[in-house]
Amino acid sequence: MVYGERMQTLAVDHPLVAHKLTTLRDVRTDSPTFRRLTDELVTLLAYEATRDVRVAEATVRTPLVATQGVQLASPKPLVVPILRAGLGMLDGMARLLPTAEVGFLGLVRDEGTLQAQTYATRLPDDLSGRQCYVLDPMLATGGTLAAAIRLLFERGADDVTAICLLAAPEGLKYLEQAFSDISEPVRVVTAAIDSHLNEQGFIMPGLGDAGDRLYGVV
Ligand SMILES: O=P(O)(O)OC[C@H]1O[C@H](OP(=O)(O)OP(=O)(O)O)[C@H](O)[C@@H]1O
Ligand SMILES: O=c1cc[nH]c(=O)[nH]1
Ligand SMILES: [Mg+2]
Repeated sequence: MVYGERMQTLAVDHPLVAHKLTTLRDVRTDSPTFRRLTDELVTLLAYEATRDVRVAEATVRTPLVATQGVQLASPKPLVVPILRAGLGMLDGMARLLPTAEVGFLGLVRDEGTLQAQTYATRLPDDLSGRQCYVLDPMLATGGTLAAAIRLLFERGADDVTAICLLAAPEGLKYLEQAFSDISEPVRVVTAAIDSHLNEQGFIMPGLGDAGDRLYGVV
């Protein structure tokens, strides 16, 4: 884990993650395979991203004896996929956190200005005390994720972790600056930190447009 002032970034270093990511990058990988690999990768990343998920002590009775264990604390975490591409990460996350609630955010980046526009918001009004996991495969300029995380903090979230497939150094820096004055932790867990953004704001070497590769060009 690399610790910034407020932001913590983890690039998961695991051969299975690297293997799946390599196939995901491959231009020859078709949509069904891209979706399956995204799903598998998210579950692996989510294992690391949920290391700090809050649990409460619980007593359980085995067939032999009562013993102490833990269960997810209340309120349950909120998972927030960012439409469109983040939707491809929801099932993989829900497999690990099946009791989490799910909110939705729709954002799209203007291809010219690279500014993110919010077109859909379906979240609980009050997120006080909630841990939130934001799902978005690509952290490029960081504008989309910053807008989403800001919205969660405005509603009272006190702990936000973003799970991405790829992050650009420019986007990580942007997020670090955007949340430098916030005392709540912001974490980014990603399969890799790539080299840079090109002039069109695409992550290099990247994997192209994640939404298009999951769902087709619209
Ligand atoms: O870090 P940024 O520079 O803001 O870019 C990242 C965003 O761009 C992509 O979404 P896109 O706008 O293509 O929408 P889509 O998911 O509907 O394809 C991607 O899924 C992120 O949400
Ligand atoms: O490389 C990129 C950058 C933004 N959005 C994508 O889908 N891919
Ligand atoms: Mg897209």
